[in-house]
Amino acid sequence: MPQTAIAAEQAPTNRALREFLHGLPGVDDVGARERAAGLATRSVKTTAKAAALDLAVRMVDLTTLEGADTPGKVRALAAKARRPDPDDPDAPAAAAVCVYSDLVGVAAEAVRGSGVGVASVATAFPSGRAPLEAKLADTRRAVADGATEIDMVIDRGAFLAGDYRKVHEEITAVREACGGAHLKVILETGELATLDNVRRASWLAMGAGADFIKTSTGKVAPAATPPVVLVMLEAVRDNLAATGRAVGVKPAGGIRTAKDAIRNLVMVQEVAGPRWLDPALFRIGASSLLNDLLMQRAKQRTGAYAGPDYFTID
Ligand SMILES: O=C[C@H](O)COP(=O)(O)O
Repeated sequence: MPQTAIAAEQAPTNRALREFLHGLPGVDDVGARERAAGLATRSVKTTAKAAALDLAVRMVDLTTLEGADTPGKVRALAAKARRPDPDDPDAPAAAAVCVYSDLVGVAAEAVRGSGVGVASVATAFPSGRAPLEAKLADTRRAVADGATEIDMVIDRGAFLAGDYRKVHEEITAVREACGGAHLKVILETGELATLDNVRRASWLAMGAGADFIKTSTGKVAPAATPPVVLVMLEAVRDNLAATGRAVGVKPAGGIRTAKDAIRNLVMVQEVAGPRWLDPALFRIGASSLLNDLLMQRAKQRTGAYAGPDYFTID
């Protein structure tokens, strides 16, 4: 693994970026898939399972990203993030709500004083196809309206064409527009074709100043597959060794069951290490995972499933 990384402030040339990214060791595709599959067979039971479920709830970025979203839906989502299980005062809050930028003001008002963050997708989500000025305006507006976290998409067309400098420049510009808000950089791994590209995009985003690297928009399949998450966890682990900076990871898209969430936590523990078992460094972007986590929590407490109707619809 590299002893150095790309430095955001250096405005590197495309040639330097290409040399660095193509100099990264290639991903052993079969090995990554086998390791991810092996880790998925680990069983987590009893008290460890109870702790994992609570941790997973605290890591959820509770998401609604639909054209039909309304202020009412966002308020309901925020209420659920603040107090996921109204009958259990011990149930932890979710990490954040994640919404389109025009609904950030509604979300910020609804979570005020709770410690729940407001994440907003920005930069022409989900395609990323817009001029940089529009992307920066989108980001600034979301931050001004109260977003504490910005989830930007990279320009996959530029990345796949080898224009790494353009991708780097956009990320550093959005990073600046974020001000104090955290920046999550969505790689849209389902469009990157290879695990080598996932590794390269991870290092490119981290080098340009990402606070988190995120797998997917949730609009493209495949999304947060175990081998992809594994490769990204390796990247943040190795980036910490090379730079001293811990970057977070956010799988998103298609994570719907407590079993999926716990499998992700096992990978975090085994690949990146226990430091990442923290909402500050690991999030799960999901629209419908929280209910299954709550049902499994209730089952652990009471010995019986409450049934999906017991919890509000995500
Ligand atoms: O960032 C989160 C994703 O958009 C949610 O995807 P999902 O609806 O498959 O959970």
